[in-house]
Amino acid sequence: MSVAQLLSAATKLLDQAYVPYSHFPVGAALLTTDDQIITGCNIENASYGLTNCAERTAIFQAVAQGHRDFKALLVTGVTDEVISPCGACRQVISEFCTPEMPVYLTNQNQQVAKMTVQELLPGAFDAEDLDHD
Ligand SMILES: O=c1ccn([C@H]2C[C@H](O)[C@@H](CO)O2)c(=O)[nH]1
Ligand SMILES: [Zn+2]
Repeated sequence: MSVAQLLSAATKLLDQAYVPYSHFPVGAALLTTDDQIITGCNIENASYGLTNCAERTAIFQAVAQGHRDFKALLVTGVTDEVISPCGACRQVISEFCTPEMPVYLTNQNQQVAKMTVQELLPGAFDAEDLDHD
């Protein structure tokens, strides 16, 4: 499975994005460890803060389908520079993906930046931080 295939899958999701407020479509493609691609788009809401980003849509869709193990995520937008996941998505990515997993930040001009989950959110709050006593 190549980055080009993930980019192609995420690009298709730009057409599904529900973006009546921002007119800023985003697509994401998540690769499971058994080589399935699960995609997502951003889904906005008149109550703006309820918007779900493409990255979280892809992760939630994958989890709802029974997937828990992932090996890559790609996000794309119609942007001059590669798109950068918001803080909420970085936290959700950290919940389900290993610190070393690659995340490809791309745009529709064939630009690709490779980062890791750990680089996107160093010091993420995780299950161990819930320990007390
Ligand atoms: O990485 C990103 C950045 C932004 N958005 C969405 C949220 C909102 O619908 C629109 C503008 O912020 O783009 C994503 O889906 N992913
Ligand atoms: Zn986000």
